Amino acid sequence: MSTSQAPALTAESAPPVAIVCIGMAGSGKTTFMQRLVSHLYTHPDPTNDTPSVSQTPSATPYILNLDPAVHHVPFTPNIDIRDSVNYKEVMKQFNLGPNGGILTSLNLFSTKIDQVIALLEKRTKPAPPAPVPEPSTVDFMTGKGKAAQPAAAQQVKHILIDTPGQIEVFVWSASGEILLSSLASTFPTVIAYIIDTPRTTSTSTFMSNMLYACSILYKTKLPMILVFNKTDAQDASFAKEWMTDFEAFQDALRNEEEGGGFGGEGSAIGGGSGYMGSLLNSMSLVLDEFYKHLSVVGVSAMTGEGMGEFFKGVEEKRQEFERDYKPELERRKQDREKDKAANRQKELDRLMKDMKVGAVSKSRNAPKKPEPETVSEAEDTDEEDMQLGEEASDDEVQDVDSGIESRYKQALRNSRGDEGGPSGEDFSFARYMQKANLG
Ligand SMILES: Nc1nc2c(ncn2[C@@H]2O[C@H](COP(=O)(O)OP(=O)(O)OP(=O)(O)O)[C@@H](O)[C@H]2O)c(=O)[nH]1
Repeated sequence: MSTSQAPALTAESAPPVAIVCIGMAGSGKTTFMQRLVSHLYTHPDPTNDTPSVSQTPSATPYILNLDPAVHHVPFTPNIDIRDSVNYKEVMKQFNLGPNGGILTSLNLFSTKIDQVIALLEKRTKPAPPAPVPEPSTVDFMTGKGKAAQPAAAQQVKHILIDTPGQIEVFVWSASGEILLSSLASTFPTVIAYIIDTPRTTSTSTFMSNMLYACSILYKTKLPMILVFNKTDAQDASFAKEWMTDFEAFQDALRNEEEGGGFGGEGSAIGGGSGYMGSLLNSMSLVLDEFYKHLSVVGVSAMTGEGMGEFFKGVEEKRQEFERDYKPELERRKQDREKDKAANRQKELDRLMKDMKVGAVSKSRNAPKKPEPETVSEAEDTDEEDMQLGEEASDDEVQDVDSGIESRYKQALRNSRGDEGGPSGEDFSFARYMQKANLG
């Protein structure tokens, strides 16, 4: 093997990057996903817009669909939430509306996240070196035996994830957090926030979208690319300019104010209000810092324009993830472990205190001591109490033990739901898990 191939091998062994597509309903997530898939199949170097002549992809993407309510996906997902959870059945069984149905389906799916991650790890492992062609040992009479080894599978370099259009259901739910954090603790993960450019041309809709993106960035704590989609219908240069030049945004604001066009397409909300203008002005100043953390690209999922630039952004964010986010994730993980240990210690301390209380309560029958009048008297009294605890007789210790035992029994009853246990919702969830054989 020539030395010039060595760096390529290092790149081959790099873990795949997970691209999570998030965006409002109708922003073009599914069309964008479809474009990502076709771009990766036709471009050995996805950062280059020139398609391959040989039509041989350098790597095939691994696709996850996390939208349980989607009717039709124009690509074939490798893992589809709809295969594990029947959204309509969930709605019926739990008597839920569409958003509740999506949320519960995501909850059910997130209980299986460990299996999903294990499968992803298995499927995205670097491809083994090309095998030495083996002769076929199949018995052609019986059809049994070992067939000749096929060529090594293409290595997966991208994991593409489609999410429901109900952003808040995904981003702000516990299951969304579980799914994203499990993914990010295994693979470099990048959020692609898809924006409907033709619907973002007014300063107020633009600002609403930016605030939404900002909240997602701070909630997920993952690197983000702003994808201004549908550039075939509306060029995205105005948005890029507003994000880099504060005065350009102010000019647009002034123009809208003078023309009475606040509130976006056909909206009468806030038209010409001075309060709106000054709010948007201040917001754009506040968001200046947020803009610095983003990559911004204009694409057309319909025509494929801008996809090379998008993948350059992905590479940039992947490196940022490794450099800035991964250490932070590791730190948070360690903190959680520390918290767990500290909580265990707290529990132990509480248990010890409980034992002491039990012993002291036993000694309540002893003659009552006079109330301490000075601090030193109080300290002396505490010491005496502690000694009393230490010197508890066998009978007293037995009493303490039975106190703890009864507390354990009480806690066990609670956890079984005999008394003040989980809510009816928890029960129906557990019942559903049993019925659907998911538990
Ligand atoms: N002109 C144009 N239309 C687009 C583009 N991308 C998507 N669309 C259209 O936008 C509409 C919504 O696209 P979808 O891909 O279904 O959007 P989505 O975000 O997945 O929608 P939900 O599944 O409801 O969340 C469809 O009519 C698409 O044809 C684009 O790049 N250019």
